Amino acid sequence: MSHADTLIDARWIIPVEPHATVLERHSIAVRDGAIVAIVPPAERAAWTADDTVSLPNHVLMPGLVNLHGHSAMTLLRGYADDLALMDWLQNHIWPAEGKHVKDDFVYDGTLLAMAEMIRSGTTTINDMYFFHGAVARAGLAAGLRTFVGCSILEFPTPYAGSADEYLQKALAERREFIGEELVTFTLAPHAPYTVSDDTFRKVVTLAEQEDMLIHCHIHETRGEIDDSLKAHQLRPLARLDRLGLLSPRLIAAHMVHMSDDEIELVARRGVHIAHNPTSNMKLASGIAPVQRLLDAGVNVGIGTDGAASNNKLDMLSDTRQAALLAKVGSLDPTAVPAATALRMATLNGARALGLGAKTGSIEVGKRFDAIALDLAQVETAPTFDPISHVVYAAGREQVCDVWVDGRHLLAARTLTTLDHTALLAVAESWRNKIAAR
Ligand SMILES: CSC[C@H]1O[C@@H](n2cnc3c(O)ncnc32)[C@H](O)[C@@H]1O
Ligand SMILES: [Zn+2]
Repeated sequence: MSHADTLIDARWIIPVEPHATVLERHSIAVRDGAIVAIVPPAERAAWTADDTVSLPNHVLMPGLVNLHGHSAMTLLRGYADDLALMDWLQNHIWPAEGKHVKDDFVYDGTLLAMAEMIRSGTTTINDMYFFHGAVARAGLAAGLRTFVGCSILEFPTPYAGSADEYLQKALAERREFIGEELVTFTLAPHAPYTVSDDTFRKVVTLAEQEDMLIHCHIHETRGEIDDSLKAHQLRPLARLDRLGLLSPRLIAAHMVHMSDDEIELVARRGVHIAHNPTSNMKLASGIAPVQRLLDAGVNVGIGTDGAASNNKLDMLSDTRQAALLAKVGSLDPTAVPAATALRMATLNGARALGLGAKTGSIEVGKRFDAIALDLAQVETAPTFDPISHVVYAAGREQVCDVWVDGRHLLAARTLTTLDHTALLAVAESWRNKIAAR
Protein backbone atom coordinates (compact mmCIF):
# COMPACT_ATOMS: atom_id res chain seq x y z
CA MET A 1 0.00 0.00 0.00
CA SER A 2 1.17 3.55 -0.77
CA HIS A 3 -0.14 6.57 1.09
CA ALA A 4 -0.72 10.18 -0.09
CA ASP A 5 -1.98 13.35 1.58
CA THR A 6 -4.52 13.75 -1.21
CA LEU A 7 -5.65 11.41 -3.95
CA ILE A 8 -7.60 12.92 -6.82
CA ASP A 9 -9.61 10.64 -9.10
CA ALA A 10 -10.27 12.35 -12.43
CA ARG A 11 -12.27 11.38 -15.51
CA TRP A 12 -9.63 13.00 -17.73
CA ILE A 13 -6.13 14.36 -17.09
CA ILE A 14 -4.38 16.64 -19.60
CA PRO A 15 -0.76 16.48 -18.41
CA VAL A 16 0.47 18.91 -21.19
CA GLU A 17 3.76 16.98 -21.15
CA PRO A 18 3.81 14.67 -23.13
CA HIS A 19 2.25 17.02 -25.66
CA ALA A 20 -1.40 16.59 -26.74
CA THR A 21 -2.09 13.54 -24.58
CA VAL A 22 -5.14 12.75 -22.44
CA LEU A 23 -5.20 10.16 -19.63
CA GLU A 24 -8.57 8.55 -18.86
CA ARG A 25 -9.72 7.68 -15.33
CA HIS A 26 -6.30 8.13 -13.74
CA SER A 27 -5.60 9.40 -10.22
CA ILE A 28 -3.01 11.87 -8.93
CA ALA A 29 -1.29 11.28 -5.60
CA VAL A 30 -0.09 14.45 -3.84
CA ARG A 31 2.26 14.50 -0.84
CA ASP A 32 3.73 17.65 0.77
CA GLY A 33 2.44 19.73 -2.14
CA ALA A 34 4.18 17.63 -4.80
CA ILE A 35 2.88 15.10 -7.34
CA VAL A 36 4.24 11.75 -6.18
CA ALA A 37 2.39 9.44 -8.59
CA ILE A 38 0.07 9.40 -11.59
CA VAL A 39 -1.89 6.23 -10.97
CA PRO A 40 -3.57 4.18 -13.75
CA PRO A 41 -6.93 2.50 -12.95
CA ALA A 42 -5.32 -0.92 -12.44
CA GLU A 43 -3.08 0.45 -9.64
CA ARG A 44 -5.65 2.61 -7.86
CA ALA A 45 -6.47 -0.02 -5.21
CA ALA A 46 -2.87 0.09 -3.96
CA TRP A 47 -3.30 3.70 -2.76
CA THR A 48 -4.78 5.23 0.39
CA ALA A 49 -4.91 8.93 1.34
CA ASP A 50 -5.90 11.28 4.17
CA ASP A 51 -8.22 13.01 1.73
CA THR A 52 -9.77 11.95 -1.59
CA VAL A 53 -11.28 14.24 -4.22
CA SER A 54 -13.63 12.73 -6.76
CA LEU A 55 -13.81 14.43 -10.17
CA PRO A 56 -16.09 12.04 -12.11
CA ASN A 57 -17.02 14.39 -14.97
CA HIS A 58 -14.01 16.64 -14.82
CA VAL A 59 -10.75 17.36 -16.55
CA LEU A 60 -7.68 17.92 -14.36
CA MET A 61 -4.83 19.91 -15.87
CA PRO A 62 -1.93 22.22 -14.91
CA GLY A 63 -2.87 25.65 -13.60
CA LEU A 64 -2.83 28.54 -16.07
CA VAL A 65 0.18 30.88 -16.03
CA ASN A 66 -0.74 34.50 -16.68
CA LEU A 67 2.51 35.74 -18.19
CA HIS A 68 1.70 39.45 -18.26
CA GLY A 69 -0.61 41.52 -16.10
CA HIS A 70 -1.12 44.63 -14.00
CA SER A 71 -3.34 43.14 -11.31
CA ALA A 72 -4.28 46.30 -9.42
CA MET A 73 -5.78 47.78 -12.59
CA THR A 74 -8.99 45.85 -11.80
CA LEU A 75 -9.96 49.06 -9.98
CA LEU A 76 -9.80 50.86 -13.37
CA ARG A 77 -11.78 48.22 -15.28
CA GLY A 78 -14.15 49.96 -17.68
CA TYR A 79 -12.72 53.37 -16.74
CA ALA A 80 -11.60 54.18 -20.31
CA ASP A 81 -12.51 51.93 -23.25
CA ASP A 82 -12.33 51.96 -27.05
CA LEU A 83 -9.10 53.96 -27.34
CA ALA A 84 -5.67 53.40 -28.89
CA LEU A 85 -2.78 52.64 -26.52
CA MET A 86 -1.11 56.06 -26.24
CA ASP A 87 -4.39 58.00 -26.00
CA TRP A 88 -5.63 55.49 -23.40
CA LEU A 89 -2.41 55.71 -21.35
CA GLN A 90 -1.55 59.41 -21.62
CA ASN A 91 -5.01 60.97 -21.44
CA HIS A 92 -6.88 58.54 -19.18
CA ILE A 93 -4.95 55.84 -17.32
CA TRP A 94 -1.78 57.70 -16.27
CA PRO A 95 -3.77 60.71 -14.93
CA ALA A 96 -6.06 58.34 -12.95
CA GLU A 97 -3.10 56.37 -11.63
CA GLY A 98 -1.42 59.66 -10.67
CA LYS A 99 -4.41 60.50 -8.45
CA HIS A 100 -5.26 57.14 -6.91
CA VAL A 101 -2.38 54.66 -6.95
CA LYS A 102 -1.11 54.20 -3.41
CA ASP A 103 -0.33 51.16 -1.27
CA ASP A 104 -4.01 50.51 -0.37
CA PHE A 105 -5.20 50.86 -4.00
CA VAL A 106 -2.61 48.31 -5.11
CA TYR A 107 -3.35 45.85 -2.29
CA ASP A 108 -7.14 46.01 -2.76
CA GLY A 109 -6.99 45.95 -6.57
CA THR A 110 -4.51 43.08 -6.62
CA LEU A 111 -6.57 41.00 -4.20
CA LEU A 112 -9.67 41.58 -6.36
CA ALA A 113 -7.66 40.49 -9.43
CA MET A 114 -6.40 37.40 -7.65
CA ALA A 115 -9.94 36.33 -6.72
CA GLU A 116 -10.94 36.65 -10.38
CA MET A 117 -7.82 34.82 -11.53
CA ILE A 118 -8.28 31.93 -9.09
CA ARG A 119 -11.94 31.62 -10.14
CA SER A 120 -10.78 31.28 -13.75
CA GLY A 121 -7.97 28.77 -13.20
CA THR A 122 -4.83 30.91 -12.98
CA THR A 123 -2.22 29.62 -10.54
CA THR A 124 0.73 31.92 -11.40
CA ILE A 125 0.71 35.63 -12.20
CA ASN A 126 3.61 37.58 -13.70
CA ASP A 127 2.64 41.07 -12.54
CA MET A 128 4.10 44.51 -13.26
CA TYR A 129 2.95 47.52 -11.25
CA PHE A 130 3.80 49.88 -8.39
CA PHE A 131 3.92 49.44 -4.56
CA HIS A 132 5.51 46.00 -4.77
CA GLY A 133 5.15 45.15 -1.09
CA ALA A 134 1.37 45.45 -1.51
CA VAL A 135 1.43 43.11 -4.54
CA ALA A 136 3.54 40.55 -2.64
CA ARG A 137 1.30 40.72 0.46
CA ALA A 138 -1.80 40.21 -1.71
CA GLY A 139 -0.13 37.21 -3.39
CA LEU A 140 0.63 35.65 -0.02
CA ALA A 141 -2.92 36.31 1.24
CA ALA A 142 -4.45 34.75 -1.89
CA GLY A 143 -1.95 31.88 -2.11
CA LEU A 144 -1.10 32.47 -5.80
CA ARG A 145 2.40 32.02 -7.18
CA THR A 146 3.25 35.71 -7.68
CA PHE A 147 6.00 37.35 -9.74
CA VAL A 148 6.16 40.96 -8.59
CA GLY A 149 7.44 43.19 -11.41
CA CYS A 150 9.13 46.30 -10.06
CA SER A 151 8.28 49.06 -12.52
CA ILE A 152 10.95 51.46 -13.66
CA LEU A 153 10.12 54.60 -15.63
CA GLU A 154 11.91 57.84 -16.35
CA PHE A 155 9.01 59.99 -15.11
CA PRO A 156 7.59 60.41 -11.59
CA THR A 157 4.51 58.57 -10.32
CA PRO A 158 3.05 58.36 -6.80
CA TYR A 159 5.52 55.49 -6.22
CA ALA A 160 8.87 57.11 -7.09
CA GLY A 161 10.38 60.28 -8.51
CA SER A 162 13.24 59.06 -10.71
CA ALA A 163 14.52 55.90 -12.39
CA ASP A 164 17.14 55.47 -9.66
CA GLU A 165 14.51 55.77 -6.95
CA TYR A 166 12.35 53.09 -8.65
CA LEU A 167 15.39 50.79 -8.67
CA GLN A 168 16.33 51.45 -5.03
CA LYS A 169 12.77 50.93 -3.82
CA ALA A 170 12.46 47.71 -5.81
CA LEU A 171 15.50 46.21 -4.13
CA ALA A 172 14.48 47.41 -0.66
CA GLU A 173 10.95 45.96 -0.97
CA ARG A 174 12.33 42.70 -2.36
CA ARG A 175 14.48 42.14 0.74
CA GLU A 176 11.36 41.76 2.90
CA PHE A 177 10.13 38.76 0.89
CA ILE A 178 13.34 36.79 0.33
CA GLY A 179 12.70 33.15 1.26
CA GLU A 180 8.97 33.30 0.45
CA GLU A 181 8.46 30.28 -1.80
CA LEU A 182 5.55 31.77 -3.75
CA VAL A 183 6.89 35.31 -4.23
CA THR A 184 9.60 36.31 -6.73
CA PHE A 185 10.59 39.89 -7.58
CA THR A 186 11.50 40.86 -11.16
CA LEU A 187 12.79 44.08 -12.72
CA ALA A 188 10.19 45.72 -14.96
CA PRO A 189 11.41 48.62 -17.08
CA HIS A 190 8.07 49.79 -18.47
CA ALA A 191 8.84 50.16 -22.21
CA PRO A 192 11.47 51.44 -24.66
CA TYR A 193 9.57 54.77 -24.91
CA THR A 194 9.59 55.43 -21.14
CA VAL A 195 13.09 54.21 -20.19
CA SER A 196 16.47 55.71 -21.16
CA ASP A 197 19.55 53.85 -22.44
CA ASP A 198 21.33 54.57 -19.18
CA THR A 199 18.53 53.05 -17.10
CA PHE A 200 18.24 49.97 -19.34
CA ARG A 201 22.01 49.40 -18.83
CA LYS A 202 21.55 49.63 -15.05
CA VAL A 203 18.65 47.15 -15.22
CA VAL A 204 20.77 44.62 -17.16
CA THR A 205 23.66 44.92 -14.68
CA LEU A 206 21.38 44.62 -11.66
CA ALA A 207 19.47 41.66 -13.12
CA GLU A 208 22.75 39.80 -13.62
CA GLN A 209 24.09 40.72 -10.16
CA GLU A 210 20.89 39.74 -8.36
CA ASP A 211 19.88 36.92 -10.73
CA MET A 212 16.50 38.50 -11.52
CA LEU A 213 14.19 38.22 -14.53
CA ILE A 214 13.35 41.31 -16.61
CA HIS A 215 9.79 42.06 -17.76
CA CYS A 216 9.15 44.83 -20.31
CA HIS A 217 6.50 45.98 -22.85
CA ILE A 218 8.17 45.81 -26.30
CA HIS A 219 6.97 46.37 -29.90
CA GLU A 220 3.35 46.79 -28.82
CA THR A 221 2.30 49.28 -31.52
CA ARG A 222 3.51 50.56 -34.90
CA GLY A 223 3.74 54.04 -33.34
CA GLU A 224 6.30 52.79 -30.80
CA ILE A 225 8.53 51.63 -33.65
CA ASP A 226 8.11 54.84 -35.70
CA ASP A 227 8.88 57.02 -32.65
CA SER A 228 11.99 54.98 -31.84
CA LEU A 229 13.25 55.34 -35.41
CA LYS A 230 12.87 59.13 -35.04
CA ALA A 231 14.43 59.37 -31.57
CA HIS A 232 17.16 56.71 -31.79
CA GLN A 233 17.43 55.89 -35.51
CA LEU A 234 16.85 52.28 -34.44
CA ARG A 235 13.82 50.03 -34.00
CA PRO A 236 13.22 49.30 -30.28
CA LEU A 237 14.46 45.70 -30.49
CA ALA A 238 17.71 46.70 -32.19
CA ARG A 239 18.24 49.39 -29.55
CA LEU A 240 17.55 46.96 -26.69
CA ASP A 241 19.89 44.40 -28.24
CA ARG A 242 22.71 46.96 -28.26
CA LEU A 243 21.99 47.62 -24.59
CA GLY A 244 22.28 43.91 -23.74
CA LEU A 245 18.62 43.43 -22.77
CA LEU A 246 17.83 40.55 -25.13
CA SER A 247 18.56 37.30 -23.25
CA PRO A 248 16.73 34.34 -21.64
CA ARG A 249 16.18 36.62 -18.61
CA LEU A 250 13.80 38.78 -20.63
CA ILE A 251 10.02 38.32 -20.81
CA ALA A 252 8.93 40.67 -23.59
CA ALA A 253 5.24 41.54 -23.41
CA HIS A 254 3.39 41.98 -26.72
CA MET A 255 5.98 41.78 -29.56
CA VAL A 256 3.19 42.43 -32.06
CA HIS A 257 5.17 43.99 -34.90
CA MET A 258 8.15 41.82 -35.85
CA SER A 259 10.16 41.43 -39.05
CA ASP A 260 11.55 38.01 -40.02
CA ASP A 261 15.01 39.17 -38.91
CA GLU A 262 13.63 40.24 -35.52
CA ILE A 263 11.92 36.87 -35.02
CA GLU A 264 15.23 35.20 -35.75
CA LEU A 265 17.08 37.56 -33.38
CA VAL A 266 14.65 36.92 -30.52
CA ALA A 267 14.95 33.15 -31.07
CA ARG A 268 18.76 33.36 -31.06
CA ARG A 269 18.84 35.38 -27.85
CA GLY A 270 16.40 33.04 -26.04
CA VAL A 271 13.94 35.86 -25.22
CA HIS A 272 10.52 34.69 -23.92
CA ILE A 273 7.37 36.38 -25.20
CA ALA A 274 4.11 37.11 -23.35
CA HIS A 275 1.39 37.25 -26.01
CA ASN A 276 -1.69 39.30 -24.99
CA PRO A 277 -4.32 38.61 -27.66
CA THR A 278 -7.33 40.38 -26.12
CA SER A 279 -5.48 43.52 -25.07
CA ASN A 280 -3.86 43.69 -28.54
CA MET A 281 -7.30 43.45 -30.16
CA LYS A 282 -9.03 45.90 -27.83
CA LEU A 283 -6.35 48.61 -28.17
CA ALA A 284 -6.13 47.78 -31.91
CA SER A 285 -2.39 47.26 -31.51
CA GLY A 286 -2.26 44.46 -34.11
CA ILE A 287 -1.85 40.70 -34.43
CA ALA A 288 1.36 39.11 -33.14
CA PRO A 289 2.92 36.51 -35.49
CA VAL A 290 2.59 33.72 -32.93
CA GLN A 291 2.86 30.66 -35.18
CA ARG A 292 5.92 32.12 -36.92
CA LEU A 293 7.52 32.78 -33.52
CA LEU A 294 6.80 29.21 -32.38
CA ASP A 295 8.15 27.83 -35.67
CA ALA A 296 11.37 29.79 -35.08
CA GLY A 297 11.72 28.13 -31.65
CA VAL A 298 10.68 31.13 -29.52
CA ASN A 299 9.00 30.29 -26.20
CA VAL A 300 5.64 32.12 -26.27
CA GLY A 301 3.28 32.20 -23.27
CA ILE A 302 -0.04 34.01 -22.82
CA GLY A 303 -1.03 36.99 -20.67
CA THR A 304 -4.21 38.93 -20.02
CA ASP A 305 -2.57 42.36 -19.58
CA GLY A 306 -4.48 44.57 -17.10
CA ALA A 307 -8.24 44.56 -16.54
CA ALA A 308 -8.36 48.12 -17.93
CA SER A 309 -7.39 46.89 -21.41
CA ASN A 310 -8.88 43.38 -21.57
CA ASN A 311 -11.33 43.79 -19.54
CA LYS A 312 -11.30 40.29 -18.00
CA LEU A 313 -8.58 38.40 -16.20
CA ASP A 314 -9.68 35.14 -17.77
CA MET A 315 -6.80 33.06 -19.07
CA LEU A 316 -9.16 30.43 -20.52
CA SER A 317 -10.70 33.12 -22.69
CA ASP A 318 -7.27 34.46 -23.71
CA THR A 319 -6.08 30.95 -24.59
CA ARG A 320 -9.07 30.65 -26.94
CA GLN A 321 -8.36 34.12 -28.35
CA ALA A 322 -4.70 33.17 -28.94
CA ALA A 323 -5.74 30.13 -30.97
CA LEU A 324 -8.38 32.06 -32.97
CA LEU A 325 -6.31 35.20 -33.58
CA ALA A 326 -3.36 33.17 -34.90
CA LYS A 327 -5.68 31.58 -37.46
CA VAL A 328 -7.28 34.79 -38.68
CA GLY A 329 -3.93 36.62 -38.67
CA SER A 330 -2.28 34.03 -40.90
CA LEU A 331 -5.43 32.89 -42.77
CA ASP A 332 -4.36 29.39 -41.76
CA PRO A 333 -6.79 27.27 -39.70
CA THR A 334 -3.95 24.98 -38.61
CA ALA A 335 -2.07 27.83 -36.87
CA VAL A 336 -1.87 27.44 -33.06
CA PRO A 337 -3.97 24.29 -32.63
CA ALA A 338 -5.77 23.69 -29.33
CA ALA A 339 -3.03 21.59 -27.69
CA THR A 340 -0.42 24.23 -28.62
CA ALA A 341 -2.55 27.04 -27.17
CA LEU A 342 -2.93 25.07 -23.93
CA ARG A 343 0.81 24.44 -23.75
CA MET A 344 1.44 28.17 -24.25
CA ALA A 345 -0.93 28.99 -21.36
CA THR A 346 0.73 26.51 -18.99
CA LEU A 347 4.19 25.03 -19.60
CA ASN A 348 5.50 27.81 -21.85
CA GLY A 349 4.54 30.41 -19.25
CA ALA A 350 6.20 28.37 -16.50
CA ARG A 351 9.37 28.02 -18.58
CA ALA A 352 9.53 31.76 -19.20
CA LEU A 353 9.48 32.29 -15.43
CA GLY A 354 12.19 29.70 -14.79
CA LEU A 355 9.61 27.30 -13.33
CA GLY A 356 9.81 24.66 -16.07
CA ALA A 357 11.16 22.01 -13.68
CA LYS A 358 8.66 22.91 -10.96
CA THR A 359 5.23 23.59 -12.51
CA GLY A 360 3.41 24.00 -15.84
CA SER A 361 2.58 20.31 -16.38
CA ILE A 362 1.25 17.33 -14.46
CA GLU A 363 4.39 15.25 -13.98
CA VAL A 364 5.74 13.25 -11.05
CA GLY A 365 8.13 15.41 -9.00
CA LYS A 366 6.47 18.73 -9.89
CA ARG A 367 4.61 20.93 -7.41
CA PHE A 368 0.85 20.45 -7.52
CA ASP A 369 -0.35 23.63 -9.30
CA ALA A 370 -3.50 22.28 -10.95
CA ILE A 371 -7.10 23.03 -11.86
CA ALA A 372 -10.25 21.02 -12.50
CA LEU A 373 -13.05 21.92 -14.89
CA ASP A 374 -16.50 20.35 -14.77
CA LEU A 375 -17.34 19.27 -18.33
CA ALA A 376 -20.80 17.84 -17.42
CA GLN A 377 -22.54 20.99 -18.61
CA VAL A 378 -24.60 21.57 -21.75
CA GLU A 379 -21.88 23.94 -22.99
CA THR A 380 -19.35 21.08 -23.16
CA ALA A 381 -21.51 18.10 -24.07
CA PRO A 382 -20.72 15.69 -25.60
CA THR A 383 -16.98 15.32 -25.00
CA PHE A 384 -14.93 13.81 -27.82
CA ASP A 385 -11.72 15.62 -26.94
CA PRO A 386 -11.24 17.39 -23.58
CA ILE A 387 -8.35 19.49 -24.97
CA SER A 388 -10.71 20.92 -27.60
CA HIS A 389 -13.34 21.72 -24.94
CA VAL A 390 -10.90 23.41 -22.56
CA VAL A 391 -9.63 25.71 -25.33
CA TYR A 392 -12.69 26.28 -27.50
CA ALA A 393 -15.85 25.58 -25.50
CA ALA A 394 -15.47 25.72 -21.71
CA GLY A 395 -16.03 28.94 -19.78
CA ARG A 396 -14.34 30.07 -16.58
CA GLU A 397 -17.49 29.28 -14.59
CA GLN A 398 -16.67 25.61 -15.23
CA VAL A 399 -13.43 25.90 -13.21
CA CYS A 400 -14.40 24.24 -9.92
CA ASP A 401 -11.11 23.47 -8.14
CA VAL A 402 -7.70 25.17 -8.04
CA TRP A 403 -4.57 24.10 -6.17
CA VAL A 404 -1.28 26.02 -5.84
CA ASP A 405 1.69 24.22 -4.30
CA GLY A 406 -0.80 21.60 -3.09
CA ARG A 407 -3.03 24.14 -1.32
CA HIS A 408 -6.70 24.08 -2.28
CA LEU A 409 -7.53 27.73 -3.19
CA LEU A 410 -10.86 27.04 -4.90
CA ALA A 411 -12.85 24.07 -3.58
CA ALA A 412 -16.04 23.16 -5.47
CA ARG A 413 -16.17 26.79 -6.74
CA THR A 414 -15.69 28.38 -3.27
CA LEU A 415 -12.66 30.60 -2.58
CA THR A 416 -10.83 29.29 0.49
CA THR A 417 -8.36 32.13 1.06
CA LEU A 418 -10.39 35.19 0.04
CA ASP A 419 -13.75 36.65 1.13
CA HIS A 420 -15.88 37.19 -1.97
CA THR A 421 -18.42 39.51 -0.25
CA ALA A 422 -15.73 41.65 1.37
CA LEU A 423 -13.92 42.05 -1.97
CA LEU A 424 -17.12 43.37 -3.59
CA ALA A 425 -17.60 45.93 -0.81
CA VAL A 426 -14.00 47.18 -1.12
CA ALA A 427 -14.33 47.43 -4.93
CA GLU A 428 -17.51 49.47 -4.53
CA SER A 429 -15.83 51.90 -2.13
CA TRP A 430 -13.00 52.41 -4.65
CA ARG A 431 -15.57 53.02 -7.40
CA ASN A 432 -17.09 55.80 -5.30
CA LYS A 433 -13.70 57.39 -4.60
CA ILE A 434 -12.54 57.23 -8.24
CA ALA A 435 -15.87 58.45 -9.68
CA ALA A 436 -15.98 61.39 -7.23
CA ARG A 437 -12.70 62.95 -8.50
C1 LIG B 1 5.20 50.01 -15.38
S1 LIG B 1 3.99 48.81 -15.34
C2 LIG B 1 2.57 49.65 -15.03
C3 LIG B 1 2.26 50.71 -16.03
O1 LIG B 1 1.98 50.15 -17.29
C4 LIG B 1 0.78 50.69 -17.76
N1 LIG B 1 0.18 49.80 -18.74
C5 LIG B 1 -0.88 49.00 -18.61
N2 LIG B 1 -1.11 48.32 -19.75
C6 LIG B 1 -0.16 48.72 -20.62
C7 LIG B 1 0.13 48.39 -21.96
O2 LIG B 1 -0.59 47.53 -22.65
N3 LIG B 1 1.18 48.98 -22.55
C8 LIG B 1 1.93 49.88 -21.88
N4 LIG B 1 1.69 50.24 -20.61
C9 LIG B 1 0.66 49.67 -19.99
C10 LIG B 1 -0.02 50.88 -16.51
O3 LIG B 1 -1.08 51.75 -16.68
C11 LIG B 1 1.02 51.39 -15.54
O4 LIG B 1 1.19 52.76 -15.61
ZN1 LIG C 1 0.90 45.54 -20.00
